[in-house]
Amino acid sequence: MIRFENVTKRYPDGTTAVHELSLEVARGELVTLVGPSGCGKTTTMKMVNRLIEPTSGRILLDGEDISAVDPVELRRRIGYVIQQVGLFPHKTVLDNTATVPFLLGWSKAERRKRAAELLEMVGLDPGRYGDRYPDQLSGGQRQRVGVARALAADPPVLLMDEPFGAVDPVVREHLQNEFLKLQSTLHKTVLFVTHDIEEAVRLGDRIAVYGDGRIEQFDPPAKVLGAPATPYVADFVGADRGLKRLSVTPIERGDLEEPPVVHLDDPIDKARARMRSEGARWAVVLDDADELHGWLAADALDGAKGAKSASPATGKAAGPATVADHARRMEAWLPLGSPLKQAFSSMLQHDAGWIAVLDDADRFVGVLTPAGLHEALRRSIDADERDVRRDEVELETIGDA
Ligand SMILES: Nc1ncnc2c1ncn2[C@@H]1O[C@H](COP(=O)(O)OP(=O)(O)OP(=O)(O)O)[C@@H](O)[C@H]1O
Repeated sequence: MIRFENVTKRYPDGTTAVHELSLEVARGELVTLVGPSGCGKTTTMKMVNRLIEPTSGRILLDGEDISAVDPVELRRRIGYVIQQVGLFPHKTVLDNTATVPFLLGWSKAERRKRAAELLEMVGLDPGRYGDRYPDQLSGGQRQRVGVARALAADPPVLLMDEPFGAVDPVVREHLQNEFLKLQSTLHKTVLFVTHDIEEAVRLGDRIAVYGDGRIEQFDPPAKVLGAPATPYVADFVGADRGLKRLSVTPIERGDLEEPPVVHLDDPIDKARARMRSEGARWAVVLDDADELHGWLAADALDGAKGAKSASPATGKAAGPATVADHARRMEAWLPLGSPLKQAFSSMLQHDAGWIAVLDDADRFVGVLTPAGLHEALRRSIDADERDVRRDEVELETIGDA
C-alpha cells in the first residue's frame, strides 16, 4: 500500500536524513517507526504526503508514484495526526473535525453529521463537546479530535507522528488502547512514528527500528524484542530490558535484609538498646501474634522517657513506655515470590525505602531494600549468563564426540 523504493533525503546543508530506504507497509497494516531523536522518522513520514520531497528514489501509494500526484489531492487520501494537533483555535470541535469535508465541499448538514459520528467514534460526546473550542478541552481530548479530524474523509492511509507524545502516560495508554480498538474495525494503513519502544511494541503489527537514516530491523514486535537483528537494536530495545526483567524475577529469601525486630509491647529502652547494638536506624515492629505491625524509627525515641507519666487521676505510675507508643504502621508488604516489579512499585507507591516480605503463613521474613532489589536483578542476569554457558558447553561436547 505504501512502498518506499531506495528513497534518500539529503537536506541542502548536506544532512542525509534518510538513506536508501526500502520499506513496504501492507494494506491495513500498522507499522511503527521507532528510533532516537533525529534518526529520520519524521522526514520519512513527511515524504509520504509530500510535505518533503525525496532527493532520490520513489514512493508508491497503492501502486501509484506519488511524485505524479497533485499534493493537495494526495493529502485528501492521507489522514495526518501530529503531536501538536494543530486544531484551529477559533473553530469549534465540530468544525475542526469537519475541516476536510468542508474543503471537499460537503453540505453543512453532511459535515456536521459526519463530524458528530467521528467524535462519537473517538469517545467524545458530540452533544457535550461539539460546540466547545479547543482550549476548553484537555490534552487527551484534543488528541482525540486530532484523530477524528484525520479520519473525516475516510482516507485509506493514516500518518501519525508521535500523536500521543504530549499527554501523560496514563492518558497515553488510554488513547493507545482506544486507537487499537478503532484500528481493529477501520483497518487503515498506518505509519506511526514514535521514539518510545513500548508504544512501538504495543501498537505495531511490525516495527521498523531506525538508526541514523537507515532501518536496522523491520519485524513484528516479538521478533524485535526476542531476536534483535543488530547490536544497535539490542541496545535500543535493551533500554527497558531491566524493567522487563523486574516483571519476571521473584523475590527470594537471599535478597532480604534482616533489620532488628521488636514487639509492640517491648519497653522502649529495650528497643533502643537493640537498635543501638545493631547500629540500625529503625526496627521492624511485630504484634503479639508475631504479625507485621509496622516500624519504629530510632529518631522517634530521641528524648522519649522510659516510663510513662503518672496518671493525674490515680497518681499511680503508668508503667514503662512501650514500642506501641512510637511505632508507625507499615502498609508496604509483599509475599515471598512476588515479582520485583511489584516490590519496586510498592516502594514508590508508599514512598518507602524498604518493604516487608512475608512467607506463606504471613510470617515476617525480612525486608527488601533498593540495594537488595539491585542484587536480585544481578542474580537473574548471572543466571541467564550461566544458562548461555551451559548451552555452549553442550554444543562443544557434541562437537567433540
Ligand atoms: N529542514 C532541514 N534541514 C536540514 N536538516 C534537517 C531538516 N529537517 C530535519 N533535518 C535533520 O535531519 C535529521 C532527521 O530529522 P527528523 O526530523 O526526520 O528526525 P526524527 O527521527 O523525526 O527526530 P525527532 O524524533 O527528534 O522528531 C536530523 O539530523 C535533523 O537535524
